[in-house]
Amino acid sequence: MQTPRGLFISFEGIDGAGKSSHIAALADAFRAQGRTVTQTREPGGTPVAERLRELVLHEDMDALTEALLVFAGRRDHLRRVIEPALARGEVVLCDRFTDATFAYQGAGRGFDTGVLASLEQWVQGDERQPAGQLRQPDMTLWFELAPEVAAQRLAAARAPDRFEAEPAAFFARVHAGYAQRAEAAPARFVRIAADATRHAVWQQITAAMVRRGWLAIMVAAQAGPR
Ligand SMILES: Nc1ncnc2c1ncn2[C@@H]1O[C@H](COP(=O)(O)OP(=O)(O)O)[C@@H](O)[C@H]1O
Ligand SMILES: Cc1cn([C@H]2C[C@H](O)[C@@H](COP(=O)(O)OP(=O)(O)O)O2)c(=O)[nH]c1=O
Repeated sequence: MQTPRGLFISFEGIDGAGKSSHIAALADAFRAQGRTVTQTREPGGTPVAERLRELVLHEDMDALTEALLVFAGRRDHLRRVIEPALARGEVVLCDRFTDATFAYQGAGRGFDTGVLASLEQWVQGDERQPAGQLRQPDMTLWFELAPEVAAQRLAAARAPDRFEAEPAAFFARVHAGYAQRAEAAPARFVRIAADATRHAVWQQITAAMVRRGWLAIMVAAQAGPR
């Protein structure tokens, strides 16, 4: 049988936007269609990158250190997990990728996006990519939610990490950072109106997959967040 083309889908949004349960549901839907799915996350996804994640989420550091650590983890993650899975024709569902670095370290912390762009080149533009191209997701689902609503959801959900403890103004900047990335890459970004019921959010996600011909309508209708 012919190997299907690998698919790389990332999920983005401010903390509390509601990504987590939908990633698992989408993984189930792709599996129901016979695809092999690698479900992963950033920072993290490999033993090295998971150790870096612990540092980034819990230790005090400046924005350049954060950026270097998330890109170091990303490099390891790409080489060990993402690229091999795509080469095997799998579906890679990744909870956050480089857009998060531009949104959190760039817009949120106010760090130089020119430096982030050159780290992006180093990490995502190596010898395995066609000349001048960077590895980017085939699609990025941006869960768009007002920071106040996300904060209310999080307050009820879990103890905050270093980012989740940031004030509303930080998340307003992160939100603006995502908006800028979405505007710069309209073919890749799909905006999900996340201020809706789980079912309505799920319908937007599956509609985007069906439009691209990645998921059959029947499979999409039968799956959903648990
Ligand atoms: N559509 C929704 N409506 C209301 N609450 C939601 C919705 N989606 C998720 N939640 C809740 O909001 C909180 C944050 O969701 P989560 O999926 O952990 O967000 P993220 O992974 O984007 O940080 C959780 O308590 C979750 O149960
Ligand atoms: C990938 C990435 C995440 N982050 C931040 C955003 C999130 O607050 C945090 C972890 O993301 P996430 O996995 O969404 O957290 P949780 O498991 O609590 O849902 O890391 C960055 O600051 N830069 C990055 O490049």
